[in-house]
Amino acid sequence: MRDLFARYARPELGLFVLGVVTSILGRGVSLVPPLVLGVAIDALFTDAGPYTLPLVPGAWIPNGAPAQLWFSVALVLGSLVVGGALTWVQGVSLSLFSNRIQHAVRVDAYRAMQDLDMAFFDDKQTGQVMAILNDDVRNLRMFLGTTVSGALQLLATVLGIAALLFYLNAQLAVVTLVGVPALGAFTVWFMRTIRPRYRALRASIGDLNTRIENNLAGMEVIKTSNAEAFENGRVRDASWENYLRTWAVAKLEYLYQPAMDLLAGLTFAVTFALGGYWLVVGPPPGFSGTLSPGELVTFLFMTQRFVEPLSGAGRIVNSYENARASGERIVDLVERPVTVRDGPDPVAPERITGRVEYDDVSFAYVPGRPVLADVNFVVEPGETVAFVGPTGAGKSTVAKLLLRLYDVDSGAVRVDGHDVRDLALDSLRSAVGYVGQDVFLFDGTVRENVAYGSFDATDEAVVAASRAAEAHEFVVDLPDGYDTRVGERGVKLSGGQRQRLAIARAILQDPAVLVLDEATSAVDTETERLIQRALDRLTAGRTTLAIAHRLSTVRGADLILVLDEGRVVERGAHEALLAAGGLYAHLWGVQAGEEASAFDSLLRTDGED
Ligand SMILES: Nc1ncnc2c1ncn2[C@@H]1O[C@H](COP(=O)(O)OP(=O)(O)OP(=O)(O)O)[C@@H](O)[C@H]1O
Repeated sequence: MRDLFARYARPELGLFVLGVVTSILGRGVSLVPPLVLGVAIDALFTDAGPYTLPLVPGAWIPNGAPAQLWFSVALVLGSLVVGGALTWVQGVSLSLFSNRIQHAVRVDAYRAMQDLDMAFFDDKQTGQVMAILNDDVRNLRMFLGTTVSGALQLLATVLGIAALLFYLNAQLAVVTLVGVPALGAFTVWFMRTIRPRYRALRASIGDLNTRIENNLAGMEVIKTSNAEAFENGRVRDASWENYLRTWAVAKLEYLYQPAMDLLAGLTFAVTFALGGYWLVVGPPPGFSGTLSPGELVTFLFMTQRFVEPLSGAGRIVNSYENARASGERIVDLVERPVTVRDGPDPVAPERITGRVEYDDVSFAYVPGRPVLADVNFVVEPGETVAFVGPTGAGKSTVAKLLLRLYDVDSGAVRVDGHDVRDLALDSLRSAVGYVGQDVFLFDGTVRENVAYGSFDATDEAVVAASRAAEAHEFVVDLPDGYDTRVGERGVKLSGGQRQRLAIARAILQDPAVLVLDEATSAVDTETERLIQRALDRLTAGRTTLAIAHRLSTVRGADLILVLDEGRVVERGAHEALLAAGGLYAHLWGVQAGEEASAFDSLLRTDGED
């Protein structure tokens, strides 16, 4: 927590100091009315003492009761105006301070989160990350904006007024201050008890967010699976858990706050009783000297100003514990070690020709459960290698290692002879294009989506790439052409259209190496033809690693690698593999059979018509 404060507050320290100083001055100014009132009672209303004010030179004080009365009124009014101005400065500077910090923390936390390894995103729930970036960052802002300055103000007020109380009447002051240790001890107990409860509360907010976020993303599945009641139940459970955690915190807060008020009130009552007795009967046992009504009024007002912030210490402690739980979560995100990152001396070649080599590569997502074992192959620049094999064989994983979404456990992946771990990440990723099965479109226009990653591309280049990807025709038919918003997740476009935008994106990026994870979903024959043409243009002259589902891609590949359970079990060209009669021949047979039977049923349907 201290680290966070030091890191983010230092650049804005000027605003913070201004806020704290004005808030303390404001407190000081607010003591003027009770002081003046006490003096006025004694000097003007009851003749119990002379008209003197602390810190005000005698020469400034006018003579005669009426003039002194107006002087008192002017002081009270003046202190109200100055107090208002100070409150304004305090509010503005602390608000600027805390909002700037919130901005800085949020941006940093997002950047740190984005740099984390893919493995983090495999495990971490989106809702938890969202909760950190929103709720936890906001908690920190509220703490820094109001609580820290509030605590300093409280300290200054309590110390200042304690001194003033001693100055006014040392004997009564001792009585008033006796309550402080009890308040302190009670507060320490409260902090210790509430801390774990706040941690649990913050975690439950993350869980609830995750559930809701997940359901929003999967709304189609929920509806088509008739799972509304089931999901209502799950959200109710997560919300109930959050309710219980909130209640566990609130229960304690609502015990603490009135107890503090009561203890503070007791201090006030005892001071009032003793002071009143002193005035009415004479000095209580153990007390000596005189006390005037004006002095008692001022003293009681000050006592109230003293105990009031003390009971407010609860809010400060509460906010501190809440912010502390949030701070822990932010630090945990920001300081998480990253393994996939630039090495100490990253290589950034001028040009990458696109020779790709896998040298004895082994990899496991989860230690002890290998997904790839001893994968070896070489693709020369411009060649295409196709990966085929049963589902879960590790085809996509091979591709992810080339893009360094994960790092190999042993062996090496090389591009143009450089280990990918030695290349600068941005060089590597701009040299390797990726067209995946699941085309993600960002909320924005078609143009922005095609130019995503090639942010400097001209409009002409975007159109040319879209033409090459066979996307231009359908884009110009959209309501606003290239300026049509494709909406979150691009739901307004068909699968075939999204694929062609992804191809256009890759053509525009113009990478030396292409990773192509072909979509398995069926499209109509016309779309299939368009996509095939677009892919032919995209892969021409580029090293291509294709996770192939189209027979045309497989047949045209320079090399076919057959993967099974993470191992390359067969390799070669189409004809040779067919002739060998192994797994490839089997897979091919199944697929060819499916196509034949689909063809058959088509013929039969035609016949019935
Ligand atoms: N992020 C991940 N964390 C843990 N295990 C994973 C992860 N991604 C994939 N796996 C596992 O690794 C294995 C290989 O997955 P991969 O996606 O590479 O297979 P694939 O051959 O591409 O399959 P498909 O043809 O079905 O896409 C599978 O057993 C899968 O469950």
